Amino acid sequence: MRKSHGPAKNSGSTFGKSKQRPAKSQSSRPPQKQRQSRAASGSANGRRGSGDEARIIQLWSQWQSQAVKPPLDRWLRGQLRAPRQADSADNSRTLSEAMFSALRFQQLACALEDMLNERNGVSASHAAEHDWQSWDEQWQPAAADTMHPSAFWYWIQLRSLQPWNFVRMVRQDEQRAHLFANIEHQVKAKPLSPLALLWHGVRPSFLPLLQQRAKRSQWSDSDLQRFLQMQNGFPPLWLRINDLRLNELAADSRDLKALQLRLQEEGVSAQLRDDHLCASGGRGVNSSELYRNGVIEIQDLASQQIAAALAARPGDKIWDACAGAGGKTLALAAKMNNKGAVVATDLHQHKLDELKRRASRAGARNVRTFLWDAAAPLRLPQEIARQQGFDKVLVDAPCSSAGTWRRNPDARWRFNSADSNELQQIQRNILTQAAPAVRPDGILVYATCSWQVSENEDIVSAFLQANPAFSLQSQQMLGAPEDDCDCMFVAVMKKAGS
Ligand SMILES: C[S@@+](CC[C@H](N)C(=O)[O-])C[C@H]1O[C@@H](n2cnc3c(N)ncnc32)[C@H](O)[C@@H]1O
Repeated sequence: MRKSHGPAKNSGSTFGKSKQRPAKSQSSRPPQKQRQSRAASGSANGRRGSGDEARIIQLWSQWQSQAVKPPLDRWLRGQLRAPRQADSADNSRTLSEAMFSALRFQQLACALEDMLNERNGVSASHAAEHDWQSWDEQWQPAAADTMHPSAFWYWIQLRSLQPWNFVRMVRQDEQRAHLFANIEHQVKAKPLSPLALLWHGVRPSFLPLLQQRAKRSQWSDSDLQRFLQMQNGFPPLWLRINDLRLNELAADSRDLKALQLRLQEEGVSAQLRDDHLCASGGRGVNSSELYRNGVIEIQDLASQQIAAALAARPGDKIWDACAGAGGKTLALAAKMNNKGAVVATDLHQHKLDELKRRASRAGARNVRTFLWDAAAPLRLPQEIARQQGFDKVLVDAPCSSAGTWRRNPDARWRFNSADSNELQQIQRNILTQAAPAVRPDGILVYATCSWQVSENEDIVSAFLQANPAFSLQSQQMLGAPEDDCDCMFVAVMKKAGS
């Protein structure tokens, strides 16, 4: 079990009073009265954005006090739209960016503060050589709360390179700025060290797992560096064009350029990249007419590639065993032109309910949903039993979601090795229970949104050993670091003929 780094004697709470602080930086923290009036004046000192320090400190502390943390974006939507909060759109955007940055770099902020105070056995001069993996084993997110908010937000702002005005109370801190530059220099000298992981907001203890992935996928050092750098920000929001609804548009409005322009007219920052539509920030996609009419779906590029691995055709009988809210189900149905059947199952009814809503919006009429909990093989519907099973089965297994931690940075701090073992057991079980439903000569596809070898290649190879009727056709990582999207895994296996 992880232990918190407790408040140190020379803790962040003495921020601004440290004997080591040069006299000049004392003045960087204006007196309370002055700070309040600056915060109240919004865009004082000419900076863009108008989030104020009290609001961000309040938001962060509310977030930290959540016992069970929902995805940050969903939580923020609720907080920033609360009727009593007077956050302007501009403010909300700044606050939201700051919260995401804080989640990404909270561990780095703790490490920097430890180095500043030479506590927990770390010092800045030997930062690159320090055993950050052991330090990480002892760290937990609550450690960020032992630091003075001014110090915390100073580090977050420095690392994020953002001109947020709410940290103006600490915008001059020579001692911290000097330490920061020193560490950045050490990271540049050793870009694949545990310190570099910390720098990119990735737990140093993940280094051996990432190295294992790099070796397995033949990622070069620069691929791995790119992967780490990608963790510092969001991927674009990728959009999929739904063929089932596209024909409802006038013929001259169907090509990608026309769709992009139409989205832009509705205020969506739509771009065309490598023959795919995406939106940066995702603002407005959900309320655009094209989305509401089911012409476009939000689906990450790597997830679209997983669905494509099934090569769905009209007339196919497909089982999407872990369908969730139907991201891949709908992509499969779109390729089938409402001919054939997609059976979508999941452990949770509420997800299937959402899937049904989405299927109706998308015009997918060949999707049927059932609850299934993988305790036993699925009872095949009659028409499927008649042909000895499904043509294609997709197991999009529950996983650590490590490949999506870029868009959901909180998850990287919650994941631990006990979870990992439990997940692998679930993955093995679901795959084993799904396999009998594949017809002879049929296809079984296993997918996760994780880059961890233990959740991917290891699961597939154990399955193949125990199920000699299946042979591996292909397995690969999709997306990051090659593409600017999530990082996912897909394996295609074929069942022998009878
Ligand atoms: C990676 S998510 C699926 C995402 C979905 N395929 C999509 O594209 O949006 C994994 C899903 O597996 C479901 N699941 C977890 N344990 C399960 C079990 N024992 N039996 C069936 N489904 C399960 C979860 O509820 C979750 O929706």
